Amino acid sequence: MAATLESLESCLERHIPPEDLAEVKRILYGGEARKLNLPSAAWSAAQEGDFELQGYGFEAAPEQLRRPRIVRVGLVQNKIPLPTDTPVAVQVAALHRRIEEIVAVAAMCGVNIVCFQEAWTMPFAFCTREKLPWTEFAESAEDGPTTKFCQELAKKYNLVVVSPILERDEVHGGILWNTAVVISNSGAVLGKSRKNHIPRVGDFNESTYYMEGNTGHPVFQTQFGAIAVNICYGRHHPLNWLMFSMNGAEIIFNPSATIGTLSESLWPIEARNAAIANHCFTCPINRVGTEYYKNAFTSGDGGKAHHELGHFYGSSYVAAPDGSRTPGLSRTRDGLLVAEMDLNLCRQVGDKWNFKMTGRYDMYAEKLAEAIQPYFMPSIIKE
Ligand SMILES: NC(=O)NCCC(=O)O
Repeated sequence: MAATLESLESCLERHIPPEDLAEVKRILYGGEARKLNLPSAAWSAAQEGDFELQGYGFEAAPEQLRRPRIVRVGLVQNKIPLPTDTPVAVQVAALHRRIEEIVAVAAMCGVNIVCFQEAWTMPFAFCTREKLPWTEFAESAEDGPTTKFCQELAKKYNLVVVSPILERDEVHGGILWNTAVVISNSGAVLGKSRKNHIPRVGDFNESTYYMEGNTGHPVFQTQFGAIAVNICYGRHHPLNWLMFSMNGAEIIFNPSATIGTLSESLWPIEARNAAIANHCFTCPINRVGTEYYKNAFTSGDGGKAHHELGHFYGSSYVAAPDGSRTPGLSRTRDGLLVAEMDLNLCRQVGDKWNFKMTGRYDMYAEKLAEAIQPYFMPSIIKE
């Protein structure tokens, strides 16, 4: 919960005796991740820009018939650079500048696909339940200023951009959605994926603003692999991950906004488990810092009104289908995590563990179809 612990990994490095550390990492993380050799210009730019840079690689076995399919992803986590009562356009512009700076470093590191945190162009103001000014951050997914900004980045650096924003859908009465826009490295908008599961927990009052998404589980075939986006709270729903995987996702990004008191002990488990269960790579990303609001709001729990939601603990990481994972980024600092992966690992692990083959989906499809009926009777055997 406290914002003072830099990261779990730095704590382990400090306190586990060196002779035990490798074994501890094998048990906790599936081994010591290979460190990437990133260009020195990238390290100095990150230092100058005051953000953390980490790079790790995952291995796959060589195959006879398929060439390795190496791809580098970049996960970006950041604080909001300006106070929440700064004019909307100024806040958005400052976030664009910050991301531009970090993406430039991602490009130096050879990143092919970059993903930002949930609702990255704004404070995570849904805790307030106020409409203005927060709804003013919403933009068109197809041709809003943020999508145009990301198209420029995509073309300039030849990378795919996953841009999670608050979407205003003008075609359907100007309603709002929580949406990830996927922009191809050609600069074209490939499509969008809307958040399927909306939290109703603690101060995450998001259903005040938008409904459950209606885009299903789209997978985007990019030049660098088949990718999908499972937005934040969808992380807690194994079937949501499963459906992206059913549609062929090899990498599932999970742009998030979540706080220590609520979810920090779940964070290392859920996306990693999804990578294992679905034979794919998963990339959970969380924002950083504590965001203050001028008007106090309550949590509906009898407690005092307050001005902040809690500490967003960062800790973005990448998990592989074999269950191994990278260390997390910092709990307190902006950061860029670069992960190199050979997508051949997805099928190799699938062939080893056979979860798709042994999944018995027909049985579950039939039973779930029964269980959602209003007069369903649970099958309980009693004495
Ligand atoms: N943004 C969001 O869905 N947060 C909900 C909290 C959580 O899933 O940990």
